[in-house]
Amino acid sequence: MSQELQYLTGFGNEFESEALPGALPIGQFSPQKVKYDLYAEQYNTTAFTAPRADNRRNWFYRIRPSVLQGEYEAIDNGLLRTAPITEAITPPSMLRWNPIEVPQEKTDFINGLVTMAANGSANGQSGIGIHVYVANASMEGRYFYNADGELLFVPQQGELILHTECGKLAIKPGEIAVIPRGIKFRVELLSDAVRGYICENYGNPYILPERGPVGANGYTNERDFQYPVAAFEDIEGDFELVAKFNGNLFRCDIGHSPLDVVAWTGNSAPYKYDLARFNVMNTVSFDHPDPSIFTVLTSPSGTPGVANVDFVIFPPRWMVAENTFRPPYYHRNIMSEFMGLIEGVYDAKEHGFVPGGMSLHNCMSPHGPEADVFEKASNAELAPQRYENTLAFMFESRYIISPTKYALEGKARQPNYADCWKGIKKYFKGA
Ligand SMILES: O=C(O)Cc1cc(O)ccc1O
Ligand SMILES: [Fe+2]
Repeated sequence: MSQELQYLTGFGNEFESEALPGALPIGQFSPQKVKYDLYAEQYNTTAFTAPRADNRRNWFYRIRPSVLQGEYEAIDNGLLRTAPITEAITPPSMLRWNPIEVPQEKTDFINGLVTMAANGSANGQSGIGIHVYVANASMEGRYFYNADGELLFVPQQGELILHTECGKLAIKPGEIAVIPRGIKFRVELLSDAVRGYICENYGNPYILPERGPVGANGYTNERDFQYPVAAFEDIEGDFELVAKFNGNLFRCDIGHSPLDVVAWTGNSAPYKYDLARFNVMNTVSFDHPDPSIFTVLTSPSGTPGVANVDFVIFPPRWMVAENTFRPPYYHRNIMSEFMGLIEGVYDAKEHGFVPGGMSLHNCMSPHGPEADVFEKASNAELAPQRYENTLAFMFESRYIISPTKYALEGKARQPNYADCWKGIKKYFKGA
């Protein structure tokens, strides 16, 4: 059951929220004394001097400042990896995986992180890490933050509450959430077992893509993004803070909950979005538009129009294209494409790409419909058709995506993936 939480709406607004009346200073950020004897702390996720339109920061008014924590010590990274991946050679092969199983033994969100692939360099603030989370227990007495990038959560099974410094977000399959770099949080499970995908974005924070000639509305509408209201934990105990920093996990003791922010203001807060709110645009005449038309969030690289990563979805929609091969076309792409499936069936792959599964088609590696799908789609009657109960997504990046050793050699890999194209026939008979 999901909890009814309150949210602020809009994308990247200068929000403000206080859990106690008057906790937010008026007209200044850093008064000599803050109401309720709180501490003021600034948190910057862009350089001080980033242009005003890109600049992101919050001011937190908290019970204790973040410096009040113990000494860090390195802990085991488990199956978590960070770019650059050097433990395995990246092949150009088309790759596919079965879902990662939720373990039987008690596993919380941190212990249940499995890295499938990564690209760029976390240290160089470019590229992404692609992880799966599988868990069956809430984080108890421990908190987490990630200095290497912002975290895009794509739940595939089960509901979560993300308790963050800015407040709470409830998410379930069909919704996504983004936690900015460095925000401290804990993950509470509302379901016995949860699974989902995470895109750890080492690069520029996500923004909404341009609409171009589509106009002032459509695709993602700003008003559909939801931000938490301030909520604080005033608790003391033998707690632990875990940090992912420069590719490694560290822990330190902390004697209180770091989610002790009574009020905050700023534009670098976590947010959630219901993918059903995506206002889908597509052809009403002919041909299959490029999947960029379904981009929900984009992290720009330095080059205009070339993304560090795009988060793209393939949602339920009407398909009406005339005289058209309707599934995704056969394709080779400079951009590298990592896909996952939240529910249902994806139109290019009716077999083997299952909810919770994944595929990777790297830079210039060919991909497209499996043999049976080609046969069906090239002979189908082209009546308007509703694509129902389907929700695939893609992390598409300018940098070659390197799978981890676990992804290449572990049991989730489907060794015979390329067989799905083996049945493709030669029809050409010459003139
Ligand atoms: O299925 C894929 O691999 C992704 C994809 C989708 C699409 O609609 C067009 C091209 C493409 O690569
Ligand atoms: Fe593609």
